[in-house]
Parts: sequence; structure tokens; C-alpha cells
Amino acid sequence: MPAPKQILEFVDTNADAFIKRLAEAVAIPSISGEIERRPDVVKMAHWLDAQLKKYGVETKLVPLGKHVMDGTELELPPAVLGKIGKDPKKKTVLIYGHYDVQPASKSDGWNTEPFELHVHPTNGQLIGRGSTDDKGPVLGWLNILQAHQEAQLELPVNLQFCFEGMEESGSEGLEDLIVKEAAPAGYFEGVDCVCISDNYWLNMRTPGLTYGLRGLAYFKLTVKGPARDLHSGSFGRMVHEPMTDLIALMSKLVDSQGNILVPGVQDLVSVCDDKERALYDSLDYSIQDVEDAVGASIALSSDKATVLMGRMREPSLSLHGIEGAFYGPGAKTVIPAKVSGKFSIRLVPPQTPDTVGDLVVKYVEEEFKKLGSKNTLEVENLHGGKPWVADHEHWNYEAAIRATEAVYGKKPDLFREGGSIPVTLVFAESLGKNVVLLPMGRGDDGAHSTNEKLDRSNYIEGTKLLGTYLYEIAAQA
Ligand SMILES: C[C@H](N)C(=O)N[C@@H](Cc1c[nH]cn1)C(=O)O
Ligand SMILES: [Zn+2]
Ligand SMILES: [Zn+2]
Repeated sequence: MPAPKQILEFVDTNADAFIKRLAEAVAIPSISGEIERRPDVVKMAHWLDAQLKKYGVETKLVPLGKHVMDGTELELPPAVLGKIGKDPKKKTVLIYGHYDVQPASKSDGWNTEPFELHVHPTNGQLIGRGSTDDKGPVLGWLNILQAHQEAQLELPVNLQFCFEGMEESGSEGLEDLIVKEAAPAGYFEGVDCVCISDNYWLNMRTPGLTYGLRGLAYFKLTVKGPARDLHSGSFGRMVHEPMTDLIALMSKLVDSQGNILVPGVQDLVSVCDDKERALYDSLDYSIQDVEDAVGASIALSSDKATVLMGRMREPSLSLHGIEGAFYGPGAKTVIPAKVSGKFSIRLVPPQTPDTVGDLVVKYVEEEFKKLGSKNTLEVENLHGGKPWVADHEHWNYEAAIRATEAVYGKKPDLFREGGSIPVTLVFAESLGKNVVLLPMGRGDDGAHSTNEKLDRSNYIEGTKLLGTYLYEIAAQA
């Protein structure tokens, strides 16, 4: 059952107003990973709460307690929960999304201000932090609520919402809330299935549906030695240098071909057989797609299936940065006193943050001993989440497939995502219900990167997709 014509027409005629709303949301720099931006994350929670209320959703802001970030104790941003519709004859769909974003500043290389939505004059791209991850998709749900309210149409299903403000920083505090509210008589009682729109198509032309996510284990290695930064002329070759030790350690984690060098990590993963390989071969993807998305000819292999497996069914280790190191312009001759290297490992079943964490800590400590340095090393496991794989033959997926066909006129690619949404598995396990990931944006959107964008057509057709999905759920026997 496709969405009614009035709803689809409302979406088309109100496209500019929906873009204006996205501009409002992007203008709130709700960066969960920066201490000084925490008030903006909370402001974003209130903005979202007010929008939901406007469209008839009963909401509540749930405090999630406190946490410590970079040595500072902070109040966690609240979860925004909501409900609309209580008809026992209708299915109940739980929608999850996040209202926090990754850090961004113009000096990182953005062409425009990251927190001012820029509508590209010729190609219609909506450029700004959070446009695709995840404010655009979250607003897609608001657009559908508004369309029903203004067309005076009842929603085809009962809806529940769970929006969080810490997804980009490990979803702290949310797991406990979900487990509590998924229990009998909890807030999520009656949920039949879950839908998350927080990832991207595989390429730039074929819509997709996602049935798997990688997990994550995030680490920080801190090496310290001298009591203060030193003059390299006065002390070079007289003392053990923290940066030298840290670079030595970080160079032992992964090689230039992407192989993880931490013993035991790869051994946990099953070997791919021919049948599974054929799945990756069948996806609408090419080496050109990955190279277009990253803007350079740097794919690790010329074999499409190998490259896709690297993202979907293999773990990967990425080095993210070094805190405390000299990085500014000029040629400062300093020996930094304390440096912290940050890296993470994307996990696949049956790996967990704990099993991989133990292997990493043991290996890094052993390698540090081998350096014979008198500096000290601290290894921290910052946050993590388990990988998730769903049954994609479930009626929830059938509804999402039919909705995609109705809106885009073609079958979606079914694939596993390389990114992580730590609470997906928590929803699946604690509710015992199927979860579908229904992406709005494209493979070249640049989530987490500079010039993040959402194409206008993906925002508008994606809004129709979310609405149509609800009607397809309602049409399930
Ligand atoms: C796929 C989703 N939109 C996303 O970007 N998830 C993040 C989650 C995360 C965990 N630590 C920091 N961010 C990701 O995959 O990096
Ligand atoms: Zn993200
Ligand atoms: Zn996201």
C-alpha cells in the first residue's frame, strides 16, 4: 500500500520549508564530543522535543545521568522519547535517530561554514554538519508527521520515538534506558519492529537497505615522560621522547594494506566462502564508486568484492589522531611532554569490544616493554559497541523493500554497513524485535568529513520513503 497521494504531494510542495527546517537544525552545533558544545546538544534536544510536540507527539525528555569526558564531569544530554497513536489494531513502529553530530570547523577544510546550511545553487546539495548524519533523516520523520497533521490524515501505524544526543560519542547512558523500557510494562511496550535511518546508500544511484553494522572498540594510548615540553636542542638524544615511543607503538597496529597487526584479532573472524563472496560480487558497486566517494584513486584492491568485504565483513583498524603533538604552522623545535594516540577497530561478529580490547591492551603493553623506554604508557578503552546482523527476510524488510520500489522505482541493494550504531543490537536483543536500517543519503555524502551534504532529492524522496515505509508496514498481514 503506497503512501496516499496527499502525503506525497504535501512533501513535494513543502520541500523548501523542509529545507528551512533542516537549516534551523544544522545551525545548532550539537557536537557531543566537545565539552563546550554540551549546552548546544541540550538545546538541540529541546528543539526536537518542541517539533515533535507541535505535530501531536506526546514526548518526554529522559535524563541519562552524568559522565566524564576528558577529565570533566558532564550531564549527559537527555534522550527524547515520544509516542503518537495508541490503536491496538495498528502495528507499532519504534523510530531511533540521533540529534548530535561530529565536530566540524571551517578550518578543517570546509568550503562553507559547517553550521550554516548551504544550498548549492546548481546541484541542490544541502551542505552542512549533520545534514546526512543524522539530522536530515530525523527531520524526515518530522516532515511525515507534519504532512499527516496538515492533510488531516491518521498515521497508518502507531509510532514511538527514541532520539539520543550521544551517538557520536559512544551512546553513553542509552543502553540502560533501552533495556529498562523494553521490559514488560516499559515505555517501549507494544513495539512490533524498529526502523533506523542513520546510514547511506552504497553508491550514488541505487537505494539500499542495511541488515548489518560493524561494532567498535575505541582506544587512547598516552605516553608521558618529562614534566614539561622540552627544547629539542637542549634535550634531544638525552632523554626518552614520548612522541617517538607513541609513533613506534602506533606503527605496529596496522600495515599499509589495512592488515591488523594485533595478534588474534583477525583469527576471530570466519573465512569467506564462495557463496558469501558472490553476495558482494552481486552488489551494484565498482572501484570507481569508492574512488569517487573518497575523491582519489586509493582503493586497497582492484577487486570489487575484496574492497566491499573490507567494509562489510572484515574488521578494520584506523589511526585517528595524536593529542598533545605539535601540529601548527612553522617549525617549532619542541619535544612534547605527553602525547595521546587515538585509534579504533571496527568489529564484526563474533568480535566484541571486550574480546578485542583484551588482545589490544596485552599487545600494546608488550610492545611498549620491547621499546626499553623509561617513559610511561597508559592504555584506555574509551567506548565501544558490538556488531549487529539482522534477518533480512523479515516482514520489516519486505515493507522497506516495497517502499523503496514504490518511491525509487527500483529494488534496493541489501548490504551490511561498515559504520556503527552501538544501540542497534541493544534494541534488537532487548525488544526481541526486528530492526531495519533504511538509509536516506548517498555513498558520497561525506558523513564525519568536510563538506558533509545531503542531496535535495535524497532529502525529499527520502522523506517520502520513510512515509511510504509506514504504509507498507500497515499493509502487512
Ligand atoms: C553510522 C552512523 N551514522 C555513525 O556515524 N556512527 C558512528 C558511531 C560512533 C561511535 N563512536 C563515534 N561515533 C560511527 O560509525 O563512527
Ligand atoms: Zn556519525
Ligand atoms: Zn549517525
